[in-house]
Formats: sequence, structure tokens, C-alpha cells
Amino acid sequence: MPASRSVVIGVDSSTQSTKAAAVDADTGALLAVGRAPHTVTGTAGARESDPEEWWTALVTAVRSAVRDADVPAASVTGIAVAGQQHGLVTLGAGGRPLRPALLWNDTRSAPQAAALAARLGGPEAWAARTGSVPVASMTAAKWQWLREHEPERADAATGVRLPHDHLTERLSGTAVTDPGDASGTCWYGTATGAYDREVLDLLGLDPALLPALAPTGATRAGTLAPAAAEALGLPRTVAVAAGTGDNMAAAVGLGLGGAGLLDHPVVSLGTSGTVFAATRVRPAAPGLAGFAATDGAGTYLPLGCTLNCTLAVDRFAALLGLDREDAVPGGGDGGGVVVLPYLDGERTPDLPHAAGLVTGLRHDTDPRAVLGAAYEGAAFTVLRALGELLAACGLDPAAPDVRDRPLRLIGGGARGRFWTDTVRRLSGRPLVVPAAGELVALGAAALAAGAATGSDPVALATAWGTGAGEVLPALPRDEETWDRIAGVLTAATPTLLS
Ligand SMILES: Nc1ncnc2c1ncn2[C@@H]1O[C@H](COP(=O)(O)OP(=O)(O)O)[C@@H](O)[C@H]1O
Ligand SMILES: O=C(CO)[C@@H](O)[C@H](O)COP(=O)(O)O
Repeated sequence: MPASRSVVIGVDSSTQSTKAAAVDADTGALLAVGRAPHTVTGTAGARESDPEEWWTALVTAVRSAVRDADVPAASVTGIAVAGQQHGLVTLGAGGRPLRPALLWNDTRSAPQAAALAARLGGPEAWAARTGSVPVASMTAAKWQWLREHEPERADAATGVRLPHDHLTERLSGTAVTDPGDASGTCWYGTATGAYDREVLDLLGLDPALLPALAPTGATRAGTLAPAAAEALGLPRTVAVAAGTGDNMAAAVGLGLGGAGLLDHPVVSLGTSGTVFAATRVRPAAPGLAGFAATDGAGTYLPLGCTLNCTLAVDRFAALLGLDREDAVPGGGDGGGVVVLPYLDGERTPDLPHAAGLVTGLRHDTDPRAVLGAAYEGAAFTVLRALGELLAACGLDPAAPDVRDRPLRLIGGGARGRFWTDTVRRLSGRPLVVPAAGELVALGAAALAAGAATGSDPVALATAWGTGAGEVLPALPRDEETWDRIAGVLTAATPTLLS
């Protein structure tokens, strides 16, 4: 690589691990990816991680990416963090965490979410002001949980951060957030582009505890703080971007946010299953999250999110003693197994107290069909949210021009053949699977390049072509399986609610 080339680092700090991509800022070529795992603890609805472990994982992953890219540290010009959304990080003395972070998939905050949703005019009013109705995942509900269960810690907090804000602050020394991730708190107004003072009053949350909002279009938070530069082995001149949430970064990596809105809805198969699209209208649908995109310039990212996706399927594989690819469709000869794999409760639909459900077992049921049904149940739940998303954007999901639009499939699950087959079968749509695996990290790399050069990150990612990939043609939609799962969900919902 010529000495004049610049390299940017995009960090994806998500639920299960940190991935750091070293990217050639001129061409978008992925030079190397470093990885380090995270620990998630908790039972009975609790899900927590230690933010200090996120930091050490970030350092490990970045150092490994720079080493494997075989580039001089001096060639690195920018870094950005995209983080798992919604998590509540409470800081105490010296800016260090007071306790482990409460994660997006921690459902203990469901009662607090329901109580909040009934205030300030009810769900529609919440959706109109913040874009989203409080559910257990939203940071506002987690803050209320902390106030009720650990009031001494809530009182002692000197700072409240989202996961990516915390890491950006460790990198740059600056307490800053972006409109995209902020819109997952339920205390940020997506219509106003500012913190909602009435919501903060309701939560007893002093705005002085929150990070500043990055101004519209400004992706740069500063440069590396001395301690961070030393830990990473990088120059202090490296630009640090304000960063964003992981789904917003994936949208950047796919070049969404400018033209071509809603041409390609996105499905991400990771710990969470998400479906989202970039749009210029501001849909406020109570069943979806109405996020802002990270640009703060009038692009929105309505999103449906399930709590049970790849991890739930992997859990079924482990329970059955099967390899994850050793599955067959759940219809089988026995008449049809249905699995609602809601092992962590569920968010979309809003069933925080649900547990997993298996129906249709016979003596001769093939265990591989049970595993196949777990894939189908997880994919069905995400694709059901896709229908809600399209409708919220004013589109008829069944209209031919809408029905045939390809889905872009990303996340770890997009690497699995049975996952891609299941999504094709249940959606009846063509899929585009980007060749570059780490879309969140690549989107973060585009934000880093934007911070280093002042260029528009979406335009950069578009020029890099990071969203390009193989097109898998549509398969006939498996209406029978769809209807079988939908029927079980409808019948079981009263039980799953409690
Ligand atoms: N080849 C594969 N086939 C199927 N699933 C895979 C494959 N590779 C990774 N996964 C799944 O991807 C998940 C991790 O995806 P990722 O998007 O990195 O998750 P997260 O961002 O939530 O940490 C794992 O739970 C694993 O089950
Ligand atoms: O809560 C949401 C979106 O609203 C999740 O999508 C989290 O952002 C976690 O993402 P992954 O770890 O599954 O990538």
C-alpha cells in the first residue's frame, strides 16, 4: 500500500462480540477484520454486559485488524464505533461504569415500559413525539427499572450513555451521541431533533447527565485521547467519529439514506432479527421503532426488531444435538412442527414474558424438522415485521411492485445456507446478500472516513460498493408454512402474554 493511502477503522460493538474492520479509505477495500467476544450474563429476563469488557474487546479487535492489515499505524486516519442499541450505561466517578450495562434484550423493564407507554397521552402520542412507543428494550424503560430497583445507583449516576456513546467517549474524551442511536432511547424527539424535556422530567433524568447531540451532518467528535491512542497504538491525530447504533451503521454501509429509498428493505439476522428501510417520510407505527438515521438530516429508519434470531436457532440445534445446517423444513411427513422460538421473551410482537413454544410433535417427528421449524419461526417473526414496516411506509406489501422488491440480507445468519433458504421460502422475494460480511463495521468505517475527510459517509459507502453482492432469485412463497405458524401464534398469544 502506498504510504500516502489512508486507512479507517470501523468498529461493530454488538451483543456477542466486537468486530473491527480496517478499510482502505480510498477504495473501500476490506483489509482485515479483528474480533473479540463479549460476555452476556443473566437469567429470567436479565441480560447484562460489563462495558469495561467492550473496551478491552475494542482494543483487542482494533489492534488485531491493524496488525493483520499490515499497514503502518501512521496510515490510520479515522475510527468510528457502531454499537448495539438501547443499552443503559450508567457512569460514576472518573467516567467509569457504576454497574454492568442493561442490554437491549433485557426484558425485566417490561412493566416500566408499559407504565411509561400509558403516560404522556398514550402509545400514539409517544410514537408521534419520539418515533417509538416504550417497550422493554428502550433505554427510558431501563432507566425507570434502575430507579425502581437500584435507586442508590440511579442517584449516584454522573453520566448516562448508550453503548456506542460510552466507547466513543473512551476514544475521544468527548461525551457525544448521534440522532440515530439517540432515537432508541425514547427521550429524544425524532420530530424536533432534540432531547424531549417533558420525557426527561417524567423520568427524573437530568439532561446534564446526557451526552451532547452531534449537530446535523457532523460526524466528527474529536481525535484520539492520549490514553486511547496509547492503548490502540495509533497516533493522537486519528479522527474519532460520533458513531451510531449498529442498525444505523448497517444502513450507511449499504448506502441507504440518499436516493433509492425503500427500494431494498433490509433484513439482518444476528442476535436480534431486524428489518428496516431508509425513508424520507416519518412513519410512526406503534408496533415498530421509528428511528432516525444517523445523518440527522431528515432520513428515518423505521425498524422492527425481534429478540430471538440466530442465538435462538443455535440453542435449538444444541438442544437437539444437531449441527445448525443439519435442518429440514418443519412441514415434514408428520404434518408440521411449529416452533415459536421466543426463548428470550419477544419484542415484535410485544410479548416480553413469552417462552419458546413447540407444537405438532409426533413419535416419528424428525429432530431435523424441529430445528427447521425453529429457523422458520424466527424468520417468520422477522418477516411479519417486514409487512408492518412496508404498510407503515404507505406501501401495500402484496402489491406486485412491492412484493417483488429484493431484500438485502445481512448479519451473521446471512452466511448460513438454511437461513437464506428459509428467508427466500417464507418471503417469496429475491435476496441480495452483500459479499462483504461485516456491513455494520463497514458502515462505521464510512463514518470514520467521513470524520477524517468531511465527506458524506453514505456517498462514500455507495462509491465503495460495500452493499453489492450475490442475487438469489425468488422462490415460490411457502404459504402453507406461513399460515401454519401464523395460526399457532394467534392461538397461543393469550398464553404468551402472561
Ligand atoms: N455460517 C453461519 N451460518 C449460520 N449462522 C451463522 C453463521 N455464522 C454466524 N452465524 C450466526 O450469526 C450470529 C452472530 O451474528 P452477528 O450479526 O455477528 O451477531 P451480533 O451482531 O448480534 O453479535 C451467531 O449467533 C451465529 O449463530
Ligand atoms: O435492539 C436492537 C434494535 O432496535 C438490536 O438490533 C440491537 O441493536 C442489537 O443488535 P445485534 O447485536 O443483534 O446486532
